[in-house]
Amino acid sequence: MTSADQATLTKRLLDTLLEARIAHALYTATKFGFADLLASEPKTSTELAESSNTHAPTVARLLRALAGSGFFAQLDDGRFVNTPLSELLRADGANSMRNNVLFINDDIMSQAWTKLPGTVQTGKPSFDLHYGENIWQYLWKHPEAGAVFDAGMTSISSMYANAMANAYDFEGIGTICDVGGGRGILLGTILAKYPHLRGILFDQPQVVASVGQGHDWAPVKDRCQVVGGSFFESVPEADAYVLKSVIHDWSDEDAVRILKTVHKAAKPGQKLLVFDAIVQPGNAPDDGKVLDLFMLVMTTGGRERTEKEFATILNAAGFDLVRVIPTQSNKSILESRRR
Ligand SMILES: C[S@@+](CC[C@H](N)C(=O)[O-])C[C@H]1O[C@@H](n2cnc3c(N)ncnc32)[C@H](O)[C@@H]1O
Repeated sequence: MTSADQATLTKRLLDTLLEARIAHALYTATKFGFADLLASEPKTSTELAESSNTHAPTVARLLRALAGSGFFAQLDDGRFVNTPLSELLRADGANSMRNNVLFINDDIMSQAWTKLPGTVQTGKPSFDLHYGENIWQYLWKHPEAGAVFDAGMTSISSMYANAMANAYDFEGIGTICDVGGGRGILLGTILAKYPHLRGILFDQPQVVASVGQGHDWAPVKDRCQVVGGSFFESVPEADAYVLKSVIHDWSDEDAVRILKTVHKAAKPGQKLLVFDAIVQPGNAPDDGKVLDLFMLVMTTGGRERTEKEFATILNAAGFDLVRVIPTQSNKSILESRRR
């Protein structure tokens, strides 16, 4: 290897380490709402600090570092402005990713990631190692953390909802139940595209209590029933079922339990659509493999799966995988039918 090759590799490694710190700086800038404060005009770090109860010289250093990655920019006179990237951090901006950034890097999630070495040693989930209980128990007991999670999921899913609604033809379906549907972003997007369709949003009672927050629910509200409960016990009857980013939260055993509950409510021949990442073979960059680490850290036994692994758990619960439909996102639609 030449010394130039060696230098390139070393830089690549250092860049990866620095990116992780930039992600933390991004979280911090988002937490203090700097993108919102810069929505209408450029501001000095002193003005930003006064409005956010922060330390002006440190704000300047934080935003200067982020500007190097395209978030915010510093003008020649020293004031800061938004860039198209930092606009995404605004609470009120179109396609706001604010809640996504706050969710992925917040203290609760970050603490769990510190236990990844323990997870690699023992196979036990990092979240459980750190908090002594699983994520769903924790979020239930800490409603503020639950609200950050639900808002974060809504924000993440807003990136995918259109891609998914566009990738599948819901025309022949009368009523669709979104099982573990969070605050309803995906179901709302599908119902908005298909005016004939009726929906049932099903999730835990404390989650469906804030249905519609963070997205445009009003236009579809009258066509959707909202039901609270546990998908380990029962789910409502519908003509077809959707499970988005749910199966990946659970071990094979628990995933089969959830799918069996759906099987019990469904009739033979009815459709079940699972929206999840599919882990690809080979060494090419694969969001699914990185999301799989999130599942390892956050969930008790959750994992991203290959198509074959999905076919196996679907089959064990009484569903036949019919086809896999790619979407313009890192999730695919696995269409299956109840036997
Ligand atoms: C990763 S989130 C996905 C939310 C939504 N489908 C989306 O993609 O935006 C998983 C969802 O499963 C729900 N969930 C967890 N345990 C549940 C249970 N026992 N019964 C019903 N829903 C549950 C959570 O409340 C959460 O909304």
